[in-house]
Amino acid sequence: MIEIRNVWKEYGDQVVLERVNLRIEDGEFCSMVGASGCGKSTFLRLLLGQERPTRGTILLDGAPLPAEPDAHRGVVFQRYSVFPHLSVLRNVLLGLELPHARFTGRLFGARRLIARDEAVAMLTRVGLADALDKYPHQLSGGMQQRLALAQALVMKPRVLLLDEPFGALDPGIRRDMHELLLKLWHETGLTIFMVTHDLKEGFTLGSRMLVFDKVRVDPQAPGAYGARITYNIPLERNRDAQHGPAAAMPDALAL
Ligand SMILES: Nc1ncnc2c1ncn2[C@@H]1O[C@H](COP(=O)(O)OP(=O)(O)OP(=O)(O)O)[C@@H](O)[C@H]1O
Repeated sequence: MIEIRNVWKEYGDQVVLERVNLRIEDGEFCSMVGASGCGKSTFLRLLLGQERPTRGTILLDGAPLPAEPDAHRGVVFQRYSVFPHLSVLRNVLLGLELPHARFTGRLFGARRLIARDEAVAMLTRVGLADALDKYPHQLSGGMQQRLALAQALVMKPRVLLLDEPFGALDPGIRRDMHELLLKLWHETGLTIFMVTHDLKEGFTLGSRMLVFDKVRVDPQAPGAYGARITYNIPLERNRDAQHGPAAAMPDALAL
């Protein structure tokens, strides 16, 4: 379980997030939406451990979040998550090898074979079994994002953080990626946090929708107030409802 208690994040005199409180059970899929620049990516970086809250606490299973990113939390960004100079297979193997072979970055013998099997199995799950020796520039955008997902998931993270992972993809490819992500989510029971600018994508995919918004705005001092989670909407019950929770959203929600 992830618990966020009264978290604030400030950069200099700019308040980006204020009074964020949240409790998320294992296995939830949280879609996060909000106006551009309101702090969604910052929130993901806090969950990743890449940034520390200015105030407040983030607890993972009751214990403070480790101060640095670790294998418990995988991350996929909109672009550039993969290493361009490594083959598809090496991109996925790297994460498995590095913790055991810090200096060479490579495993040998039986351990390497086991790691290779794991990497190939994961690449097969995301539909890249035929592209093991290709390099990222030889892949389509959708394939690159499949690779980025495989790279994150092979580490068996408990939490997957996705920052607009499908934002750069064509609609048809996006739909394929949605199906793949839902399949992987159901298979693994992962907890997922996904930032999206696409409200429909958020409602279709998530089990919960989190809306970030600034409640207070001072035109004289744009950085004085930060965003909060203004809506926290469970979606399971509502997903198939004809008008769904989207109908309840404020018109002013500019995404
Ligand atoms: N390292 C940093 N140093 C200073 N300011 C930062 C830093 N990171 C983010 N910010 C500021 O924090 C605010 C929130 O940025 P963030 O990228 O989290 O927003 P976002 O909601 O993800 O935006 P978008 O939807 O456009 O991706 C922005 O005003 C940004 O300039």
